[in-house]
Amino acid sequence: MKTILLNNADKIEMPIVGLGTWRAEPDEIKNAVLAALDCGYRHIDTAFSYNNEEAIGNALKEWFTSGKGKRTDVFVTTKLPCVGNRAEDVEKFLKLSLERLQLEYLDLYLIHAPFAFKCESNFIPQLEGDGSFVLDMNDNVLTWKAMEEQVKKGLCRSIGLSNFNAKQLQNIYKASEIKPAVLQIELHAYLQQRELVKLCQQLSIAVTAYSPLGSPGANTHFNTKYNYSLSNFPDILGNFEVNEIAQKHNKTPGQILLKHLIQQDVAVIPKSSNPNRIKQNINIFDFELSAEELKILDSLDKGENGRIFNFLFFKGVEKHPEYPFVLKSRC
Ligand SMILES: NC(=O)C1=CN([C@@H]2O[C@H](COP(=O)(O)OP(=O)(O)OC[C@H]3O[C@@H](n4cnc5c(N)ncnc54)[C@H](OP(=O)(O)O)[C@@H]3O)[C@@H](O)[C@H]2O)C=CC1
Ligand SMILES: O=C1CO[C@H](CO)[C@@H](O)[C@@H]1O
Repeated sequence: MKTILLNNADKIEMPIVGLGTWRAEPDEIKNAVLAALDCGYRHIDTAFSYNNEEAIGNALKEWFTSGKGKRTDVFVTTKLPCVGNRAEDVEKFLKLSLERLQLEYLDLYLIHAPFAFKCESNFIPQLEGDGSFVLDMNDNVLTWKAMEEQVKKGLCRSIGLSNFNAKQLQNIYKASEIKPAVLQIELHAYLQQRELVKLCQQLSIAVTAYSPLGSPGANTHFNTKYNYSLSNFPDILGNFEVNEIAQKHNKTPGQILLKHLIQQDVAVIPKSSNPNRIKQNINIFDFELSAEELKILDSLDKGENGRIFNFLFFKGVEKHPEYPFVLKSRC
C-alpha cells in the first residue's frame, strides 16, 4: 500500500487509503473494519464523536488476537471532539478514546474542528432554549500545546488538525514546537481547495480528504439528527464526466474520485460498510488517470459552492469566532 511520509520525528508513514467510519452503527462497523483489514486496509479513521470507537477497538483486538497482524501494522486516527477543545481536557478525551479503542497509543490525534462547544456531563453538547449550541471561547494554540504534551507522553505518535482554514493552520504552525503532521479536510471533485492543499504541501503537512465520494446519504443524516438540510446536495458519484472516465478504465465512479485525490498525494478515507465497496475503494492502484483526465476532473471544482460540511447543522456555530468558513450562498 502506498503511504505518505509524515513530517514528525519518527518519520511515520500514513497509508494513503484508510477506512472512514462515520455514520456506521457499532455491529456494522466491527464487520466493516475486519473486512477492510482482510483486504489490505491498514488505516482506520474514527472520532470520539462517532460513538463507534469501542466497536472499532473490538474489531482491532479480534484481528490482533487472530495473529493476522499486530498493532504496529495499523495506523489509527481519532479526534478530540468540539466539546473537548480546551487545553485542560485534551488528555482526558485522548485517554477515553484509547480506552474505548483498547489501544496503548494512537498513530494520529486530530483536533476535530477549530470551534468549541460547552457540554453536559455525558459529553453531549449543551443547547440553548432555541436549539443553538452553547459556544465555548477556546484558544486553539493552548489546545495545541496540550496536544504536543500527549506526543511527549507517548499517547499518540503524531498530531494534526481538521477543518482548520489557512489562517488558523498557519497560527498553529507558527506557535508550535511539534508541527501539525496532517490536515484533514473535506476534499472531492466539487471542493478541491487547491490553495489550502498547496499551503500544506509547502509546510510539509500531509492532507487527508474526508467525504472523498461526496458523502452520499449525509443530508438524510443531517436532517434526521439535526433537522438541517443542505440545499442542492451534490451527487458527485453521478457526475457525467466522472462516469465517462470510469467506463474508459473499467472502474467505478467511486474509484475514479479516489484516484483523482491519491494521484495528487492526498490521502483518502472513504467510508463503507459494504464488503464489495470496501474492496473496490482500495482497488485503485492498478491504473493511472491521464493528464487529460486529471484536467477534466480538476475542472469539476465548484469552490465553496461544493462544500457539504459547513457545520451549520450545529445551530449557531457560525457565530463562533473560530468558525473556519466564509459562507456563500449556494447556486
Ligand atoms: N474530520 C471531519 O470533520 C470529518 C471526517 N469524516 C471522515 O471521513 C470519512 C469519509 O467521509 P464520509 O462523509 O463518510 O463520506 P464518503 O465520501 O466516504 O461516502 C460514504 C458513503 O458512500 C457510500 N460508498 C462508499 N463507497 C462507495 C462506492 N465505491 N460507490 C458508491 N458509494 C459508496 C457509503 O455507503 P456504504 O457504507 O453503503 O458503502 C457511504 O454512504 C468519514 O466516514 C469519517 O471517517 C467525514 C466527515 C467529516
Ligand atoms: O466528522 C464529522 C462527521 O459529522 C459530524 C456531524 O454529525 C461532524 O461532527 C463531523 O465533523
